[in-house]
Amino acid sequence: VKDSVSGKSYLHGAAIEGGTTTNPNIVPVHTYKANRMGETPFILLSGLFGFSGFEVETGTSFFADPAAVSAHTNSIKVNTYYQNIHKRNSLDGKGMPIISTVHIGSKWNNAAWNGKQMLYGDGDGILFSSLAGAMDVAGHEMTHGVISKTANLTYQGESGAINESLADIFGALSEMHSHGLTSPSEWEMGEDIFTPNVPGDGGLRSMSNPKSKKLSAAYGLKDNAYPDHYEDRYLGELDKGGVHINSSINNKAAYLISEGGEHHGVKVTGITRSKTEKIFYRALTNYLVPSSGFQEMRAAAVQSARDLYPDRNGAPSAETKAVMAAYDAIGVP
Ligand SMILES: CC(C)[C@H](Cc1cn(Cc2ccc(C(=O)O)cc2)nn1)C(=O)N[C@@H](CCCCN)C(=O)O
Ligand SMILES: [Zn+2]
Repeated sequence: VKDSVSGKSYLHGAAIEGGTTTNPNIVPVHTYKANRMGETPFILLSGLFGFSGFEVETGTSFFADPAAVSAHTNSIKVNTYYQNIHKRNSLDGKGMPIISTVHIGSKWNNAAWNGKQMLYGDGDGILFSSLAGAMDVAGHEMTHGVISKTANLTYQGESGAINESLADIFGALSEMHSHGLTSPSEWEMGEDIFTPNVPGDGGLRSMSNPKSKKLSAAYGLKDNAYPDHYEDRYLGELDKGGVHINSSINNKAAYLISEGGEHHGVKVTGITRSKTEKIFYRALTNYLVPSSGFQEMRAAAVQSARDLYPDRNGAPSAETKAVMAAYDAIGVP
């Protein structure tokens, strides 16, 4: 099957081989559900011995549906990232089934986590191509699942912005891990599927330079730029109190911690992606709680850095210093 989004071709086995896990007793079940009305879905249990259990439930052939192959393949890649890098077994840490449904709505320019599974729209072909085609989108939605099983950050206001930011952070970092790149465009959300006919305009949101993106019509503040400093945070009611708007402030901090840079007069020396992802994963799973906002995010990241990269003779490590400087730089002292 030729995947219309990535352009890659998959043989029957390809969409399943990715399901084998490094640890054979970790057996998440990836289920594919066609969202076509009226079709009589059948279950094809293709969990051959040695493969992790795959159930594909579809009214049409799974492998003749590029969106299904993409959603499946991207969920495997993100699940493998959580297993290999963070030793996490599926979204709940206990091997829960990972379910994606594609073709949601009609030309829906969005993707979402509905509290139980990932949902992908096909896009209208102008604003988005199939959203199942982007690994950072799968990573974003699956991280909402991880968050719901850990800090369970309340989805509004500041805690909602931290929820959204962590979804972008692990969406971007899981994609970069898979691509082996840290180019600035990889620090954007949805660059592979946003405006498919406009090359080089990156993604919907930028973590490296949030201000470079105009808030989309989706969040009701057309033409405003995404903020990159706490003083510029959105304080209104739209977007559940700016969860997608203010996430870019914390996204900028994560980018600075990893890649370094100078922001609002504060210099940050980057500590690389692999240390950054460990700090944020520890903060998410050990310190953050449903009500955590920006101040608590800073404290959790600083403490996680101290845990992982201890002070030396009373002085903070370079890793801890980078976290402190990055939060100073975005105006969260
Ligand atoms: C993951 C990411 C690619 C996706 C981006 C996204 C897409 N849209 C719809 C959208 C985007 C841009 C425009 C425009 O005219 O410019 C119009 C609509 N809004 N946000 C996104 O962020 N989706 C939300 C969906 C939330 C649904 C309600 N909880 C999320 O998962 O947090
Ligand atoms: Zn989200």
